[in-house]
Amino acid sequence: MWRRLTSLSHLRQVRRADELKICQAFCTDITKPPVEAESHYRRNSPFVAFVLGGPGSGKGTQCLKIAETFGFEHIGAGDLLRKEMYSGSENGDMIQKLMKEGSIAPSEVTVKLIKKAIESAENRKFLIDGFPRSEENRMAYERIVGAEPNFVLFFDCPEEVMVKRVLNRNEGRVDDNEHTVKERLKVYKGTTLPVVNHYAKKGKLYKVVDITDTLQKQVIGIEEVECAVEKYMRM
Ligand SMILES: Nc1ncnc2c1ncn2[C@@H]1O[C@H](COP(=O)(O)OP(=O)(O)O)[C@@H](O)[C@H]1O
Ligand SMILES: O=c1ccn([C@@H]2O[C@H](COP(=O)(O)OP(=O)(O)O)[C@@H](O)[C@H]2O)c(=O)[nH]1
Ligand SMILES: [Mg+2]
Repeated sequence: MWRRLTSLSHLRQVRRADELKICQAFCTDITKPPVEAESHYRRNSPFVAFVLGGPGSGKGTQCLKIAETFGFEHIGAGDLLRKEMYSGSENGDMIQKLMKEGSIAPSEVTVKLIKKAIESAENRKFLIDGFPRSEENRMAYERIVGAEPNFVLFFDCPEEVMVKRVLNRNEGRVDDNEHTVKERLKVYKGTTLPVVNHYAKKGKLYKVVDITDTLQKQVIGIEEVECAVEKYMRM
């Protein structure tokens, strides 16, 4: 049974300035950007939040709600790659093969797609969902885009829950099968978690622990994220 997003106690260590950052990033009227985002608007540089978590941890589900509620543009790195794959581009076959294997696409390809999506959007506040998946991805983004994210949201979810969700996702994806999800979990633990740790060390990581253990509640509401953020702000 769904209980709620909880346990942000590890965030107590985070500096006051960072508390304000997350407060400003989330607690804003869509029509009026928060102070930090506002200064980014003025300089016309994007305000970027990376959203990380294992396969099936709920990144896409939460991003849709955060984007709608707080006025962010949602850029799914996997969605951009799938679009590229089905577009008949020269990279299509390569992307399909890597996705089926559960491997990570070359950084240059993904970062160029993300950069293009950022540049072509009118919005200047972005949630980049499912990226960076490796330290190499992260460094390529910093080099090509020339910036670091303003903060990173991390969905921490038990492995067996992630597997159940992926196998029940039913979106016709080439990678939603038992074999690929096993490979994806290996890549997540070995290659993506170092990125999560990197941002934790920099004080940019905001972890949300999802302790739901069944599929009964299919979609969690933005209230849970808000609730977690509010709880964090009170600490
Ligand atoms: N908190 C939740 N409880 C139960 N099911 C969820 C929850 N969050 C997402 N799901 C479902 O799990 C599947 C994977 O979620 P998704 O948002 O696509 O994860 P991700 O983008 O991290 O892979 C989807 O079918 C979604 O509806
Ligand atoms: O930055 C990225 C994002 C995704 N992918 C590929 O796309 C797949 C699906 O990613 P997505 O984020 O859509 O999956 P989710 O975690 O949401 O299930 C990954 O396993 C990778 O093969 C990638 O190579 N680089
Ligand atoms: Mg997703």
